[in-house]
Amino acid sequence: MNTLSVEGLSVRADSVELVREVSFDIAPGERVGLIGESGSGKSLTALSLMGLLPEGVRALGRARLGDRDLVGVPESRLKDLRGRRLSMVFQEPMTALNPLMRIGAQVAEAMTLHGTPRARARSRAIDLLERVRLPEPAQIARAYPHQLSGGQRQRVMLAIALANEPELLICDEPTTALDVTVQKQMLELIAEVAPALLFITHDLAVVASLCERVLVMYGGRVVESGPIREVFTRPRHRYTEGLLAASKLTPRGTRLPTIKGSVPGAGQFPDGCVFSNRCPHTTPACESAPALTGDGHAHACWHPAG
Ligand SMILES: Nc1ncnc2c1ncn2[C@@H]1O[C@H](COP(=O)(O)OP(=O)(O)OP(=O)(O)O)[C@@H](O)[C@H]1O
Repeated sequence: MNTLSVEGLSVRADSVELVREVSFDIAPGERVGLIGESGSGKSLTALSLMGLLPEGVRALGRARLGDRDLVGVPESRLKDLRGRRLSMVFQEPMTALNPLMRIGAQVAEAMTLHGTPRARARSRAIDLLERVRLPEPAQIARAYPHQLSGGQRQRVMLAIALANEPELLICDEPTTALDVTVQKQMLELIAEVAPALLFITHDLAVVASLCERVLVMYGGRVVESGPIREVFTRPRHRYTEGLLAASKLTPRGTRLPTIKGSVPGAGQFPDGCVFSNRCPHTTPACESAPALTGDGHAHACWHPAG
């Protein structure tokens, strides 16, 4: 087992910096939450570790799992690491599963791709379905994705992610689409099986129950990090305070709102303005945003509240 070490990771699309100088470590066995409002760069951070960034978006900086580089290496090398040394579970299993292929064959394929002989992969697939607590695993193995419930499909994705016994599991809101009871069972399972975990969510309660440490992202940066108890009881960043306040008011799973306040490097917001990184740049206030942030970074901008 190896430590994931991320140092000065940035993600760019053309000249726009979407993730800026993110650094963190995850030791073997550690469970780390990554929270932040929509658009703050959580998914791009995860995808850059997996080498799965969309076309036209590239990662810079350093990320290593043990002695293996994850950023700036050829796709052929990443293909070998992905699904073997590190795996990812996404929010929507239906888009990740092949609708025309039986479940058992899909779990087995994750292993044959990395060199496991077919017969062994087939029998291990049943063991894995059992490990993620699917009832009647042999029957599930013969089913097609549409014959399973959302919660069952997400367990299949977890089985696929675990198939080659990775050192790190990355989960990007894997339970958001599930109902509360199913969500709870899935989280317990993830906590039990993850060798080391980076867990992306909007839900502070989930982070608090699952993780030992948390990273808070805002406007593409990690603005705060530390042990859960420390960050949640003594938040140092204004945005984290906002997240905590919002979590008491908003129902589970809802998107966290933008907050009034300041953004690192940009000083205080003008009165009556909020910060948003999904702003369409239609108001006069927004047009002056690059000047306000002082670095020509038009991705994040101000706009009048309301
Ligand atoms: N292919 C792309 N090209 C340009 N910009 C992109 C691309 N993909 C994402 N972005 C932008 O990068 C920013 C960060 O996106 P990311 O998906 O990492 O956010 P997130 O924190 O995961 O949000 P959510 O919680 O909604 O999934 C967003 O402003 C998004 O619009």
